[in-house]
Amino acid sequence: MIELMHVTKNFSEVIGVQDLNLRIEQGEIFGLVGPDGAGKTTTIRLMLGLLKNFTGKITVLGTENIERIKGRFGYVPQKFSLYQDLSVLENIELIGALYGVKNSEIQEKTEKILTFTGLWEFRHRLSGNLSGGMKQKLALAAGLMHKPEVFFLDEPTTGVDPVARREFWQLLYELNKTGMTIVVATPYMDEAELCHRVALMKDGSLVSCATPNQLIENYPYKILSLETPMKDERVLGDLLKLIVLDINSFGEKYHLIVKDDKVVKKAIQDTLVNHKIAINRLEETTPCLEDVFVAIAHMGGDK
Ligand SMILES: Nc1ncnc2c1ncn2[C@@H]1O[C@H](COP(=O)(O)OP(=O)(O)OP(=O)(O)O)[C@@H](O)[C@H]1O
Repeated sequence: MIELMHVTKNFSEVIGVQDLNLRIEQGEIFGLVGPDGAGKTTTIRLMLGLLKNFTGKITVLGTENIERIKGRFGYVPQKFSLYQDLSVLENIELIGALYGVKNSEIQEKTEKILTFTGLWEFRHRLSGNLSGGMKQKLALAAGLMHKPEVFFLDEPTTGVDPVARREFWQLLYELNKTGMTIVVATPYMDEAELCHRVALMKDGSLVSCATPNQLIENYPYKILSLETPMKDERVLGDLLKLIVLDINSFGEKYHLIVKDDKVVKKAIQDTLVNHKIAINRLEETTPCLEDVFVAIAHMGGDK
């Protein structure tokens, strides 16, 4: 459905993406995951045919002539790009007209899509007055007016609260059930876990591409989950000097990344006891995608 072969795109001296090889299958929810500057937006814009002067080959829906098939895409860009001084309804009707939806169909389609996205009751509100989550739903609604086969979404939930994010993903799942292929860029690991497959990107390169479960299974280290009220950075430093490869902290919870959990566990216990630090919990736990990503980002990964 979408294939990138050895694609490199530079912006003057800056690398956008480098020697990127990707294959996205029809019907997938495919995640482009990585920190700011990883190359996610560049990848999406290349697939949309919006960037020229790249090397390599890009095929979308069976053609390299992406210009010709643009009408089969939906796109939610990173920045809200609809008219803030038009109402929800006016924006959607305008988009419908721009996409050439027949006048006789616009009304029915608008109602259906705004109902689907939960925006019907807000249809008379100015778009500029919507909450962040509603704005993103409106951008999604706009992208649906011409029934796309592939929907590209660039960090669609950035800055949106957790409940609205969950609702937004529910909509993506509903759309995917109808057979729509979804390509979504996200910096959030919890969203990456919702994708069928993810491409982990860093500095313009693909670091790993697999299902979330495969990425977790291939994780080469052990994780010890430590729960402690300690706040002392020096203790963390001592742990790191010991045998711990890295520490991811989640409030009072720490994920200690180690090579061998049994030997290390004892050494960690001893260190904390020496520092008179309480241990509420210290046991092996399965890594989450965030651990995988941090390992890849900090330790060179499994290139
Ligand atoms: N039009 C441009 N001109 C110059 N440099 C660019 C341009 N677009 C992207 N870049 C650079 O290319 C690299 C990849 O950027 P890109 O926007 O694709 O990353 P990203 O993963 O989407 O990050 P973000 O979440 O910050 O958008 C960055 O170093 C960025 O500064």
